[in-house]
Amino acid sequence: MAEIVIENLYKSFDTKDGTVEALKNVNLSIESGDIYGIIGMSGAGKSTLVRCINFLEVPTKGRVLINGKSLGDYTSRELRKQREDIGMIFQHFNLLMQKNVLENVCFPLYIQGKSKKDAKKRAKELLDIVGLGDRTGAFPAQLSGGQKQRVAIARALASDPKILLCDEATSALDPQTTSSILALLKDINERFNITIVIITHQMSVVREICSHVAIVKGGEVAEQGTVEEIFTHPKTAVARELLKNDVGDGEEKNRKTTSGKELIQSGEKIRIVFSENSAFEPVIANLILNFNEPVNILKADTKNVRGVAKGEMILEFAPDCTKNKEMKQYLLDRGLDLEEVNENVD
Ligand SMILES: Nc1ncnc2c1ncn2[C@@H]1O[C@H](COP(=O)(O)OP(=O)(O)OP(=O)(O)O)[C@@H](O)[C@H]1O
Repeated sequence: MAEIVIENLYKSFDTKDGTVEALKNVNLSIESGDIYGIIGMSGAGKSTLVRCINFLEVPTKGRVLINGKSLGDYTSRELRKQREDIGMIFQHFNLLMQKNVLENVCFPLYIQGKSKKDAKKRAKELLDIVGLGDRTGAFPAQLSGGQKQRVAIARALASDPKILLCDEATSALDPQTTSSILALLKDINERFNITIVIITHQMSVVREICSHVAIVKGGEVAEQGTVEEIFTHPKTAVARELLKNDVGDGEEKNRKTTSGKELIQSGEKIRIVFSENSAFEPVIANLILNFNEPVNILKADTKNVRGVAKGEMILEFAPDCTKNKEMKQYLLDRGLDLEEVNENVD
């Protein structure tokens, strides 16, 4: 049984300009231990969806089940108890600015009824986990954005949650700090088996740590699946658009040259799709070395998804090449999908 199940979920808001349908018939299953990305453009409904997971927003219709129990069936007291299992972090950290780092993390522990001594001991442990054990006396204003988010993560872990919801938690951070926070989230996921749901508008965040992803558009789930599936075979225009906006970092991307284009004219063209286990071994370089035939890379859009090459590349064989068949077999043997390309490639 999935840990989080969202069933036929609708959420609408009544405003003075009419009703806004923020979510329409959303269905999702999130397994325990997943790092699940929910991605979409601004206004797609991501924040509303994540706030429905802990009933900060009560759905208009449909159900949210945590470990098989519907949150709608809980009394408000039971719901408060259930929420202790669900931590949350936000884009703007939401720290208490007048309190130091240690007191920020102690705060939820006091609410749980812990003594001052026990709360401080636990808060120190949590700050060690997020790498801020030496900054307990600092105030939020004295910390960088990444450090503030680490405090927020320590505070969210104070109730020993089983689920951590992250609403654009890295959107205010530079790319390097984003990577370090994502690495921390992955570490927490693995060490404590905490299921993580990440709301983001950046495909790079999904690519870096998520196992599964749902793409939300206009309040509906346009597409969902494993990150590998979506990167390899995006089915919808919105998925392709989000992937296009993700700046690839694959080594292959840098190998696209116009000089190569001039070198070979109008040979057979094939599209190769990196999926499954095509690691970042230099497949194309090895192909050329093996067959001693030039190959033109007309287009490359590969990305490193958790160490595995994903995406596609369009190759052109030399017009006088006689080894096309064997070369294609070589690529197939390395787990790549091949398709013929008949159209022009820009
Ligand atoms: N409390 C509210 N009252 C009225 N409309 C709302 C409310 N909360 C969200 N909405 C509307 O619901 C839709 C979805 O908003 P939501 O914040 O969930 O999107 P989002 O994908 O998280 O966007 P962003 O990335 O810009 O935060 C939007 O049209 C928004 O204006």
